[in-house]
Amino acid sequence: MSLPQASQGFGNVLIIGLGMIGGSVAKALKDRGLATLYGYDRRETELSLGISTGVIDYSIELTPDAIAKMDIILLATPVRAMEHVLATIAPMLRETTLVTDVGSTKSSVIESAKRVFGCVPANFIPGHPIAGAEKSGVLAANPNLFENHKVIVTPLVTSDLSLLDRLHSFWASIGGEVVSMDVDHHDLVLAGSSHLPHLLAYTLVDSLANSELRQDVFRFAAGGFRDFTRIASSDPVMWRDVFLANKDATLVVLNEFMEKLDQMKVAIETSDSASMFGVFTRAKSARDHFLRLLEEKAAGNEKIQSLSVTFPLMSSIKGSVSLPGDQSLSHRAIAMASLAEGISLLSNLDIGSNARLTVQAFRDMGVVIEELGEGQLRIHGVGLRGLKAPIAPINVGNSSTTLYVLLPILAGQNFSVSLVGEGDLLDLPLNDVLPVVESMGAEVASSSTSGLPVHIKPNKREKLNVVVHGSYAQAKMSALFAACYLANESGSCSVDLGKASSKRNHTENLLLAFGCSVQESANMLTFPDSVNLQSVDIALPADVTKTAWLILLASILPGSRLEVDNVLVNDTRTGYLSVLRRAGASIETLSLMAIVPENSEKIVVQFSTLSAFYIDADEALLVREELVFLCVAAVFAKGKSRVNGINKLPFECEERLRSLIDSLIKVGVTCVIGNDYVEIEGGVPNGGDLDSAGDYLLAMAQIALGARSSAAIKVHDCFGLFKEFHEFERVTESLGVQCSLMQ
Ligand SMILES: NC(=O)c1ccc[n+]([C@@H]2O[C@H](COP(=O)([O-])OP(=O)(O)OC[C@H]3O[C@@H](n4cnc5c(N)ncnc54)[C@H](O)[C@@H]3O)[C@@H](O)[C@H]2O)c1
Ligand SMILES: O=C(O)C(=O)CC1(C(=O)O)C=CC(O)C=C1
Repeated sequence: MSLPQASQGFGNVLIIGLGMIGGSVAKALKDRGLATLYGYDRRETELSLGISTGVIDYSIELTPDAIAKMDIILLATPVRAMEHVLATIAPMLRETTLVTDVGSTKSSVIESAKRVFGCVPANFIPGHPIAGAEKSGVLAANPNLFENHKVIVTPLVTSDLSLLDRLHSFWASIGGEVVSMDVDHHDLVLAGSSHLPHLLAYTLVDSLANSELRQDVFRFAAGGFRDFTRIASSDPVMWRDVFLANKDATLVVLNEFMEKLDQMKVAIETSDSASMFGVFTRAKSARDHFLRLLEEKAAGNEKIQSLSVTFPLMSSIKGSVSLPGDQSLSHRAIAMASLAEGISLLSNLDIGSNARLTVQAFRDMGVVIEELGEGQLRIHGVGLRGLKAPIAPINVGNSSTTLYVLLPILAGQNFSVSLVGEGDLLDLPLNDVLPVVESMGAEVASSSTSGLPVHIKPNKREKLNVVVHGSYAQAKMSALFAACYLANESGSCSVDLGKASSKRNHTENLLLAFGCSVQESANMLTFPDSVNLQSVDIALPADVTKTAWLILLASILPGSRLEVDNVLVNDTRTGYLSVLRRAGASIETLSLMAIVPENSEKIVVQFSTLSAFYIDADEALLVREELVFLCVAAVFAKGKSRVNGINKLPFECEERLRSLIDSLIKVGVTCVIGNDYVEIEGGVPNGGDLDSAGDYLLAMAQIALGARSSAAIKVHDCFGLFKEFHEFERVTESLGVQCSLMQ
């Protein structure tokens, strides 16, 4: 964050109300040398303490001379005192002085300004730092209070734009992250996030303090009581003012809360363990999720964004590893267990950021999902049509798999629902999945050209067939979920695979594990007459691409001996194993485990000298994600390897491959790329700097390239790697490799 230069400082700043927040702002500015600080408070003691502790430079009276020379005036009194303060300074104020405040409520402050000035003056722009403490008074001033905290500003259309810009720099210069918000929205959001918790803490402490049990309650109170009631030590004047000023919004959230509290009371009276469990598991996960976000923020996202990785040259890979499950299987398994009858136990899931969105979506629709340990969930299924309407739109974030899982399932419920998303997902056209949802009879309304956000209104329609649109595995999966619902309505259902080039059958295998057997013949999948998913107890095999990367490393690094426990056995997903074996890799099966939903093998991989290999267009499509790893294998193989049909790959796979070829050329590997083929000559790459641009598979391929180059290869922009392969450091270290990570 760049601080304003001394010449761009804020000049004379007056704080009216030199308590904890006013003092913190003053000290933050003063410590950074950004302003001359003046203070005014109705309590003389706060002012003299402010001077003696160096929080302000001067204490002043609110006289015309003093007010006229101020560049910024900050109101930091309790909110109901602000009207009186505004009325006092109004006749003395210059139009060029920025007046702002820190009050916890905003419409009341705006109403006060209107009453004093007749309208809100252009130079009065309200604000609210979302940071604080239960302490009050200037002695509690903390100059770092606003670092990495949001500051909400609520400008009006009439606000002076250059003063608004100044207000942004003002907060940014002391560490705040400024966001603008509509006034009413501010008051409603803060009523929920700040005002209601204070009301509960005060009321709980008061009620216990007046009960007959009070002595023992306080004597035996421990962490839970302390955590919940810290904020009941906050300043009573400030909070009385907040509830008087934000009455309407507080009543809205309080009424909703009291309804929920009544439901909890009934759950306790009737020993309704399912309801209690539902609330507790949902609340725990929501809070855990929230804390993770805060921690990520504290760790500094920009740092992760710019992380670069270097693999130590010629280190061998030694040891045994059991990798977390496949991401795409994890999403599907979470969905099927939620829709099954009974309680399922799912192990070795990859509950990374994306699958967590799928978990959250089902929780939002009433499914109880317990997190038992790393990668393990116990899911209390509600049946195919047993979901409940969520109270707000479902947010699928940037997870396309979550979206493609949910769309057909929502079309099969008896309530309408909206789906919203973020990032790149907002640009995804959805033209391969919306026809499936429509063929289920649902009405789909989208505000943009067939992308998110969408609103789905289910309707019953007798329809026998679903057609898979497009070539991706996700589109096929959506059609299979749709068929589960249509089979029940129409007595049977077929899925016409159309031109689907995805031969992957992991959704069918998983459905079979949940008791739904799908028959395949002549490009058609036929579903049973009625579908009821049954709960299961299953462990997922390891993620395919992560496994493939470790097998590649062990194959190219002399001295390696790697055992991998749970390698998926499925011809439609593990073509990379056949290619590597063809090239002469030493990959032996130690044992085969017949497990649901997919079989898996324990394998051992050792270094061997690889020879050039050929991959035809069909096989290239089969190994499309691992293709970049196989191209790295080709670099370390004797002779010229060739891959055909690269122009028939899905767009992002072709793009990734082309980026890798650019990298190979950059580090001196001889290769030729045409419209539909690539040829790679075996050799030793040079060292250098490569950029993965956040693509985790490209990063993994580039890192492997640097494992046997003549000098170190540093791979930049590895944020995608750490997002998708969050166990990267743990796994490589456990196999004896200390990659160096740098900013
Ligand atoms: N405490 C928090 O965590 C927090 C966080 C964000 C915003 N706020 C807001 O900041 C403001 C100040 O809160 P605080 O926690 O610093 O309280 P505080 O009690 O520490 O400070 C308030 C100061 O205002 C002075 N004051 C009261 N009436 C006055 C008047 N008419 N003229 C001049 N001075 C007067 C008091 O003497 C006191 O020194 C409030 O509006 C509050 O809603 C508080
Ligand atoms: O951390 C605390 O003690 C606070 O009460 C801070 C808190 C909050 O509720 O989050 C209090 C009031 C505000 O207006 C903003 C922040």
